[in-house]
Amino acid sequence: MMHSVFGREYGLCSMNKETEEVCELVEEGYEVLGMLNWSDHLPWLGAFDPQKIRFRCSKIVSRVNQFVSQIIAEHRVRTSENKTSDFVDVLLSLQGADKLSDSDMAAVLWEMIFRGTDTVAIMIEWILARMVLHPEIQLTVQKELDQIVGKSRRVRECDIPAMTYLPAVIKEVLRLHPPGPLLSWARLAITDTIVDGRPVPAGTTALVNMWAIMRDPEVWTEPMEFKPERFLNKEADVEFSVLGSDLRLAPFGSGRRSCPGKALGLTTVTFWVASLLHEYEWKAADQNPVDLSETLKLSCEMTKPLTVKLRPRHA
Ligand code: HEM
Repeated sequence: MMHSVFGREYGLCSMNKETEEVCELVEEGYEVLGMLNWSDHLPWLGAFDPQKIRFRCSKIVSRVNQFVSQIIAEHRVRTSENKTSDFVDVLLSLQGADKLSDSDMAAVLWEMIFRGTDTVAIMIEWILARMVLHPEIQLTVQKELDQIVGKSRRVRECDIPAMTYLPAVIKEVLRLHPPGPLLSWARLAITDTIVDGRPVPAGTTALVNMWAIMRDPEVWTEPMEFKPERFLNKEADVEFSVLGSDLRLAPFGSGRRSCPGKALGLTTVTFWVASLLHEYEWKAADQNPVDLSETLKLSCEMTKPLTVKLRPRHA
């Protein structure tokens, strides 16, 4: 994701000053945004900032602006040499009414990093956990990959459109383990309105519990069963789009504020999972069976991180 957005790779094995800074910014950001802010519930506390959340946020904002501005400045020089390879280049190439100020550009870029990295990583972890728990499903995915990709080369992005079973597996994981189970956490009614026959006055904060909808027995048959087959039939595929047109399965939200990174997120997850399953057989680690317990932080994570045993599939 860092490569798509900034054109940079940050290897945790080769720490340098820039990698350390990005790690600190992301860690601090996740911690602060993931905290229960008392002032959200008792607005009169806001002025006192008792948990120092506003104070910490303002410190991160100036560090983020400095960090991202440096990257934009470096790209500006490259762009004048006509190289367009990442999202910074795309934003810099906008002209006329679409042109963004530097501070708007920094905000967009950081939002992409912030919203697009942990969701993708967590999603991949949930999919692999399910593959370890359901070896017969893992094998079916691998058979599909071998048919499309063969055994002598690696998966390429252009292989993805030919796959049918892996997308069904990914949909089923998004249904049972959505990284954003409450979508954007809170929505504010800006006018008096009626939802499902119930009056909702202006100023009401509402949460959409997509997690519950996607496990609702009135909507899904055997909702707790992991059954990718439910998405396999051609008609069902059209019916159950995950992109927001079907409110039974909207893990990226729906409407104007739905996830703008859904296509990039889905493609990235599909490509990496396809590559990892094509290259390796995934099995439970002897001492650490897969545990599907969830912990809701900024995203919904596995409480016990996945530990596995890998066996290369090709010599
Ligand atoms: C599997 C990966 C991902 C999942 C499951 C996911 C899920 C979500 C969800 C549920 C929302 C809230 C939507 C709503 O409230 O209706 C959201 C918002 C957002 N996502 Fe994603 N996302 C993913 C990947 C990405 C990527 C790759 C990017 C960017 C590179 C991204 C950028 C954003 C942004 C900027 C928002 C806020 C939109 C707004 O407030 O208007 N996401 N995402």
